[in-house]
Amino acid sequence: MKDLAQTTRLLVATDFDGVLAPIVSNPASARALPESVAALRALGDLPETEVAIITGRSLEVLRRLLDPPPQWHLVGSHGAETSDHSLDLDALQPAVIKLAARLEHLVGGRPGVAIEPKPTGAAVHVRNAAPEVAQAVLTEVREGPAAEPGIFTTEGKCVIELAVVDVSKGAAITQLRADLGATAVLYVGDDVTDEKAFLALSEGDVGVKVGPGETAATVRVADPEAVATLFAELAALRKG
Ligand SMILES: O=P(O)(O)OC[C@H]1O[C@H](O[C@H]2O[C@H](CO)[C@@H](O)[C@H](O)[C@H]2O)[C@H](O)[C@@H](O)[C@@H]1O
Repeated sequence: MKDLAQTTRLLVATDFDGVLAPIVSNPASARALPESVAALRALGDLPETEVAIITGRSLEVLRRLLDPPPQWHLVGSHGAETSDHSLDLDALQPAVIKLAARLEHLVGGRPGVAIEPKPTGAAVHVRNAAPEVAQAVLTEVREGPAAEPGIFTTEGKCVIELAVVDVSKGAAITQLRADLGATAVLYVGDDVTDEKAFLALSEGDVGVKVGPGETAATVRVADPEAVATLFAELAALRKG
């Protein structure tokens, strides 16, 4: 962490759900820990230090849940939307509408299952479904629309997300590093979707995995509270 703190131009990039915001059963109720937001603000106020949030959430939802300062770089929908430059999402809408209707027809209305619309597709949440319903829904989605050409699937914590574009958090990290001229990157993530971001890191960067599970990250912390501590320590080291 000391080497990272001393790099010439630092990019601090982090996932939202499960990292800044503890996991909750209703996605609309997720909120970032104030301690993490304060530490990220302190980092972002330091010279030659950039902050980025890279999330599966749409940018509209992220802004509503987090209210980030305007100087932070935001990447939403697993990389399809960014606050700096975006894909032409309007052109995708006919395919997105068709996909969302297909998912609604296939699994909509099952007890405990929620479909979250996204600018590039839709996420099917099974966290609040009985285990047998969750398993059946995931299988039907995997073997149905997810298997079709032109559909790109991301699986995460009790969620399967289908999109009409192929994007990843790894590509987002690479793009941000180049755009911002970062000499080192910190990336913090908790889910399988974050593994592509960890794999995009190189020598001198640091990947931090939050919670259990296999990972390509080199550092592990237990939970979002430990993430807040890590950000605060990094801010203090860099300021010093
Ligand atoms: O990339 P992230 O910022 O980690 O976003 C990934 C997905 O997070 C949300 O779902 C997850 O968090 C919910 C709230 O804690 C939880 O209820 C759900 O089971 C998790 O899968 C969000 O709703 C998705 O759109 C994001 O893609």
